[in-house]
Amino acid sequence: MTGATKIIAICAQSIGASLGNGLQKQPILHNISLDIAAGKWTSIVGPNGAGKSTLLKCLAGVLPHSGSVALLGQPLQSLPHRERARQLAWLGQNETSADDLTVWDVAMLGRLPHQAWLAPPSAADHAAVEQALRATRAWDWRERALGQLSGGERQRVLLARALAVQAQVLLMDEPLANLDPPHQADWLDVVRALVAQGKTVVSVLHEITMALQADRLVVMRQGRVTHHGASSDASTHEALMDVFDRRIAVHTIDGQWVALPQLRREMPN
Ligand SMILES: Nc1ncnc2c1ncn2[C@@H]1O[C@H](COP(=O)(O)OP(=O)(O)OP(=O)(O)O)[C@@H](O)[C@H]1O
Repeated sequence: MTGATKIIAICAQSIGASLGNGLQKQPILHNISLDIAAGKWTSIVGPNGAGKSTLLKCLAGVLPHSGSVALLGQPLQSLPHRERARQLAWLGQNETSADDLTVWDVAMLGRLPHQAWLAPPSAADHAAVEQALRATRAWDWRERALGQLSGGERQRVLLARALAVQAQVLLMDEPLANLDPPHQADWLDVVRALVAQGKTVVSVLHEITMALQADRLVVMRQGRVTHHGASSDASTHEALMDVFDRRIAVHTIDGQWVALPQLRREMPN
């Protein structure tokens, strides 16, 4: 056999999911099979309503679906909850958290899967929380209540909670929501550091230029994956422009891939 064997962090097979109630129930994901490479950053992109968040929830095991998901070689359903929570950290979209908790306590929630029932946090828990709050530049607010923070500040604390888990795999849905450009760049540094440590990151991103910094892109439209490939591949760029109906174009600027919106030539009257 030639070449290195690709290690798979998440293996999804024939995923289907429906949302809504009763007669309103609609099929959202259609027969998606996907291997997420370990030790890489994969971004899921596509137009609004394509099913990106729904797919991420299925990969995290937080939404009922047909088909199967394996995490690091083990079927997700067969993993005890604590074990799963140690191996897979989740940062959801528009998360509601207890606003009265301090920033420190919110980040400490990420350590719950490591703690014995009613046991106080260990030195390792304290160290992990401090490291996470410093990495997201939220350390200075550690005694403030979450409810006193702005949207972007809050998002950084929720990222710290996900980092504090010290999981092998991190799934993040719109992690850049509310972050200003310097803090988006900080997030990029955090992700690159995680990948350098061999961790796997999967993110749903609307900022296509940021998504193009990932190792791999999963491109979706109408509940299906239309393409999965290296973010530097011309075929990936084609797939990307295609799902956005050629309303974006991918260029290189200073050796970096960027996606720019294509403005309509005719102005509406
Ligand atoms: N609770 C729900 N009940 C019914 N339909 C839903 C529900 N949640 C989402 N949907 C529908 O499922 C489809 C996929 O939604 P999803 O949030 O996964 O898309 P997305 O690609 O993440 O979108 P966006 O880019 O707008 O965040 C959409 O058409 C949405 O309207």
